[in-house]
Amino acid sequence: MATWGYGNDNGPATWVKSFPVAAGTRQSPIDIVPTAAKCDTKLTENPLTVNYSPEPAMELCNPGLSVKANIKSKSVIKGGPLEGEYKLEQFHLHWGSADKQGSEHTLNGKMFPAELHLVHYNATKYSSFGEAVDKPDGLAVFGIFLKISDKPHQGLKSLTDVLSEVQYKDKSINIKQEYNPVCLLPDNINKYWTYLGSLTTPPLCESVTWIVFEEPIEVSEDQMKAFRALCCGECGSAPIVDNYRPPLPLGNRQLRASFQ
Ligand SMILES: NS(=O)(=O)c1c2ccccc2cc2ccccc12
Ligand SMILES: [Zn+2]
Repeated sequence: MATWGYGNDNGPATWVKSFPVAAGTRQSPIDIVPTAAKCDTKLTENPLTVNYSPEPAMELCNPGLSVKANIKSKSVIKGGPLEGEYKLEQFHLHWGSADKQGSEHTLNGKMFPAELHLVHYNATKYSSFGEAVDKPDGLAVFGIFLKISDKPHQGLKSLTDVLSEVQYKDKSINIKQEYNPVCLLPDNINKYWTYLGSLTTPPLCESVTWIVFEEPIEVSEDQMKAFRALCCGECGSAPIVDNYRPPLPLGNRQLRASFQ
């Protein structure tokens, strides 16, 4: 397959041709059914802790199928379902062409307009992201749902205000003001679901401990419009929208909850 994407001829249903693991037993995303989750007190005995640092000149880029911020500073997480310390590598988003769709994980079958992913790698066990990316305990990704409100999200505003400067594929800029990604997290990070899954894009490595927060962050319609104005290629190319993989079966996996 030339290049994978989200269109009819190269979308999620076709990925298995080049990436057989797409038919694997620990694929992501999944539909989160809270009543099917097992509340695990071990998750709260060792609370999830986030120690993010300000990023001096954060690089924001358009790789063509999402918008991505690359992190250089030492921002780490540990605890909860994680053994060891995981270092923030990048964050990116998935969004819809309309508010009724866009997230990858769903909640009781409901899609949110968008989903933010903060990608971390196991820096205790592996010396780089590249080494960790295909290991069963290599990665941890925060999944944060976005919902529409009449107020813009201040933390995301530093990014949505400059998305026009990375409108086309392979464009990148540095955010002038220092930026601490902690501003992207919901207020309550003690309520989350966690399960063993995969990257949601090729190569779909089954290497991710997913941590999906119950509390969404709130963004404005104008901020959603800014994401939908990003282009897949150069001037005149199609907008980046509906860059989400639909949910896969949970199968024999246990979905755990950090709360009742
Ligand atoms: N959607 S995703 O978080 O699975 C994901 C990654 C996950 C782990 C490691 C690297 C990843 C790179 C991605 C690049 C673009 C979109 C999703 C990506
Ligand atoms: Zn993602």
